[in-house]
Amino acid sequence: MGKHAQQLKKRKRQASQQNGSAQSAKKLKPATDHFPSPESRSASPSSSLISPEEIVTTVLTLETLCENPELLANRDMKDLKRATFALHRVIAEGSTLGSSLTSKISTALQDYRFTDALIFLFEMYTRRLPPKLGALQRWVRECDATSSADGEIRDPDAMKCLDLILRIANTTSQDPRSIGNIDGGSIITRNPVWVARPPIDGEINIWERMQRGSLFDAPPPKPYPNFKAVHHVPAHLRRPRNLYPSTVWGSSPDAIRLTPTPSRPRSPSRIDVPGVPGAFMVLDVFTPEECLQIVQAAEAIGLEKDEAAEGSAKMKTSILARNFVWLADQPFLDHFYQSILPFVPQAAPITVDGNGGGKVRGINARFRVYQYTENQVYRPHIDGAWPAAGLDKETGEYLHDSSSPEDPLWSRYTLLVYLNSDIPKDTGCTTFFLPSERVGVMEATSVRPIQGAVLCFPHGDTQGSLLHEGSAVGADGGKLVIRTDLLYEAKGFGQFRPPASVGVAQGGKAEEGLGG
Ligand SMILES: O=C(O)CCC(=O)C(=O)O
Ligand SMILES: [Fe+2]
Repeated sequence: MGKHAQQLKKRKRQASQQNGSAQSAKKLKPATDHFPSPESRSASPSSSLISPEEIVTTVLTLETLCENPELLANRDMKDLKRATFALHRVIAEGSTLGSSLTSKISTALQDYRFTDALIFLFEMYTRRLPPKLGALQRWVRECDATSSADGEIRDPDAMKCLDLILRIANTTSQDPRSIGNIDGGSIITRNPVWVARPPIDGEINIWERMQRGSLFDAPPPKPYPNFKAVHHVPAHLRRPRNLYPSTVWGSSPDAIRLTPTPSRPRSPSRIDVPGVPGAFMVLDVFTPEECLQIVQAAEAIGLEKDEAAEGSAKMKTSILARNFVWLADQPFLDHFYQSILPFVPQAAPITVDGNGGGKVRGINARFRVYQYTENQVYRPHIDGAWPAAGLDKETGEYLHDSSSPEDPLWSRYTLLVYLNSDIPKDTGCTTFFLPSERVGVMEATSVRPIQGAVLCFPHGDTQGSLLHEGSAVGADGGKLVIRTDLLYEAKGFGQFRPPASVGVAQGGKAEEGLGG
């Protein structure tokens, strides 16, 4: 018998003697059984929930794991790791400290009391209390820290809050001893706009064609071929409420003709965004002709407006981009997925609480095509995770989550497909915000859209998911982009289901039809 097994026996014996109950010693449950028997619960003098034997077993199990950490790699340890993480959090929070701080921060931000919010945020930061994704997304929204096309910062205090929120989200990688003063001075340092490659021959100036009225060679047929409405939500039924309805348009194979190989001169290649951990671009996924066809379909069928009807989402709303929600057909999805598959993470990252690790499985068919015009912004936000949308195989009904309960899929990465790059210089970028070396100062890295390229970055989890904005588009400009998600197996790792609060991530963009 091993050292720990002997110790375990001895301590159990002691515990049951202390307890004065020979009876309960016989009823000891194995360490793997999470639920104590009612008898052993009531037998405990110290707690009505946990018996001394259970405490002993738990302590020994944890000690054994500390001495043999390689055992933690075993899949069987998943629940235990998750429970241990939760316990660690509760201990660190000192019972309800974390949750009360969370609500204080939320209220202060809602009331625009940024100085108060900074004090609470600072406390959360120094105590290394990690917030939940939903809280993080709400706070970022409340900060409303949009900068304008010329880079001017609207509210410096909101920016300082945002900086601390980012640091809190990264608590595991931060050393609280390095905290300096939150003083004045510059709040954002901007890196030069990152351009994966200069413009190449053959790009199609889609925005220019739209402005000139020459997007189509001939008037588009009505109804537009190979697309049909598969889901419609009237404005008053949208949550959060919206002033406009939302329709999902399903495509049939060949709706977007894939350009034959000879006119696809380059094969896709990956390039990492410097200074933005986890973000990378895959170039040449779609040809300019394919991008054009997508915009033609969206424009012919009609991009819908999007405006929140109520609540703080309305008060702080950006001018929201018009959008076309497209449920892509399988051949198109397959082509997209095969093009990026060699470059994307093959497994979802495993987080400290044991979530993740599932295999990459596909692309969310629910594409959100956005059109931004002059000065339109998608305010700084953190994207939530989404399930795999699709049609019910038997009834044809649109399903927000179409994967089977036995094989659930959830997203872990955002995919942004840039459909045009004729955007006024250095505007309309996707801009990432990261904590810099100095507290109170964020580092902004803007990525210039490149036609046919796909930007990919982690989302949906507080560790590693990136704060970003769709930056303002310059004078007379326009940007067209598709947002969708990369899906991973979620079985056995908990579903990456965002908390209910995530549904208000961005004006109206985060609900049934749109992003966030
Ligand atoms: O348009 C962009 O550059 C960003 C869009 C975005 O962040 C989103 O759709 O979630
Ligand atoms: Fe986003």
